[in-house]
Amino acid sequence: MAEPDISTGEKLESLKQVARHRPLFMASVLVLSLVSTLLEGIGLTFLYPIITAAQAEGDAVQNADGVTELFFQAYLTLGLPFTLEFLIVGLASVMVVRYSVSFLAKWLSSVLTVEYERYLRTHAYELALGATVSYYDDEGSDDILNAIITQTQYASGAIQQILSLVRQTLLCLMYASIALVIAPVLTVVATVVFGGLTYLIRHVLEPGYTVGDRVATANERVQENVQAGTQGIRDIKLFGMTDHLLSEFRTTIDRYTNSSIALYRNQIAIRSIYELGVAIVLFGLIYVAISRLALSISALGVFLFAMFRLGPRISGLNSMVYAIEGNLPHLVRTHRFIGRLEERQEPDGGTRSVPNPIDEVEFDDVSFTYDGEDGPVLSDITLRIDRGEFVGIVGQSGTGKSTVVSLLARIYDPTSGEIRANGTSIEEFDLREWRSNVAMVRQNPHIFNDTLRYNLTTGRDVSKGELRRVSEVAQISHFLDELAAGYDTPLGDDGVKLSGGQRQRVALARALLSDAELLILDEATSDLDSDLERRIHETIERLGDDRTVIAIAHRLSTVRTADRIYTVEKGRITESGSHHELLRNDGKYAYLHSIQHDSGEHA
Ligand SMILES: Nc1ncnc2c1ncn2[C@@H]1O[C@H](COP(=O)(O)OP(=O)(O)OP(=O)(O)O)[C@@H](O)[C@H]1O
Repeated sequence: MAEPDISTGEKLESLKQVARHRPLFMASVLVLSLVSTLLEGIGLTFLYPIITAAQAEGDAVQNADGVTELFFQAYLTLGLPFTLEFLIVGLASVMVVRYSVSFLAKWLSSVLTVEYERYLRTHAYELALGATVSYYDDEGSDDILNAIITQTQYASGAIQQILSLVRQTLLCLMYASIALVIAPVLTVVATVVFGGLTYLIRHVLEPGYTVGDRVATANERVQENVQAGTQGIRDIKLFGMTDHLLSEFRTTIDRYTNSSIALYRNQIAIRSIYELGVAIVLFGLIYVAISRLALSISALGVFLFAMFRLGPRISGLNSMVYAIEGNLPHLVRTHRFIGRLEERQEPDGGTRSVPNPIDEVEFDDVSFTYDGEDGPVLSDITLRIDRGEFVGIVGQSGTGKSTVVSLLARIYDPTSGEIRANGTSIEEFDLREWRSNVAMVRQNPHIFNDTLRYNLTTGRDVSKGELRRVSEVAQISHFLDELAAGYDTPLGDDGVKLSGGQRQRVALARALLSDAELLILDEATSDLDSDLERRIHETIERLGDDRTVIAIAHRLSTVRTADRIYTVEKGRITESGSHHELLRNDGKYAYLHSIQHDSGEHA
């Protein structure tokens, strides 16, 4: 999906969201960074007394300037001798604390980053699982996968870089402040030159944000292409789509590579231009400081030291900002993705408990239009199903049969009208509880990349006897012996090791294992031969009066024995009755029956 442009406000909002996630943690990182910066400053000013002491050859306090005097007082208070050796020990101690604190700050920053990545992934996945099916219809699962796996990684990269930027900025400010105290004019001149250089570079190079956005988009396309290639591999081979797919892949990965190279090149260019500028400015400043300013040796030493530490950091700062701009789109996109998911969460439903047993289900004047579609798919559907009945729904392809049962399972909710169970709208029931009462078997069920046992039980504890019973009903026992490890045989990616009919039988057994009162079979046995299908249906019908079965079928023999059959045409129910009544009626059902009969299909 094409992403709209990202505004500065949105970028700031994204950063605020990160800060708000773990405010105390974030504050600790900032405080530690500040402390380490102050300690670096104290370490730097140690140069004053050290140079003074070195020059004074043991008589450090003679000719002492203000800063050295301060150190002298501090040493006196602590009862330490004010000698060169003790000054160096003092400097070393400050540095030990400074780097320990800085280690802590960096460590916590990493923890914060990785933790935020985990939060983003878990939260997004949780929301994705709770999102409505219509969200998936709109978005496509490859975009969702990209957002949860790849985007979040870049997003956390941006956070890591921002925290590092904060640490570096604090250090730069500290060096600049010390330099400002020692040589205000020179520092102002240096700031103006560096500022000018930044302005120039910003206007010559394409903004990191734009390039980063291109990288993010290209990356999404690459992932989509790979997913299409791997998931649809059979059709891709059969329809000779490999070359086309590969050429598309090459184009997108070229775009990704070129944008990434541009991003890295610009980052390196910024660093190099800065390093050059900084080197020239530094030597100019040193020349002026030595030849024109009457600075003491110790002041000059500290000034030069500060400048040498400041120079590379300033150039690093700029390429860091550029890199952040490159990664920020991923953070914003991830937040947008989460926002969209939050808007499209399935309602929990009402608070009412589902009646036990469900004596009747009725559709009262139900119409339905898919999100973003113009016209209704279903219009004025009114039907009633009593407990224990076997009801068939037939009609030509695309007339809305699957949509009817999707509404019953609350995959979607009606646009108008009401579906009721025992007289209560099903929207008033707790959604999970309602769904646990509806077991649906689809024509192309999903088979998990796990064992047969897992695919049947979906991870629940089920007794051996129960497993054997449903396997008999769904005729799984017929092919169980052919599986190398019986119930513990892995079925492969989406059940690749099973035939179409075997997959359907696994899904059927899975549905039968649930205690659902309503069993919906949406072309659930279409891949089986008529004989096997008939035997399965006979067994299901014998299961007892407490299970209501709704079967959608193209092959009319599947619903021949149904208590009642509804014919759907262009989203409307046009007739209903038993097989014989509908044949006598000589309407659509009779017509469908006659063409299947003529073509030799069992009807
Ligand atoms: N998620 C969706 N978004 C938009 N339109 C959809 C969606 N699912 C189905 N449709 C449209 O709704 C109409 C009815 O589809 P439905 O699957 O209910 O028909 P069906 O009678 O079960 O068809 P078939 O017998 O081929 O399975 C079709 O025109 C289809 O294109």
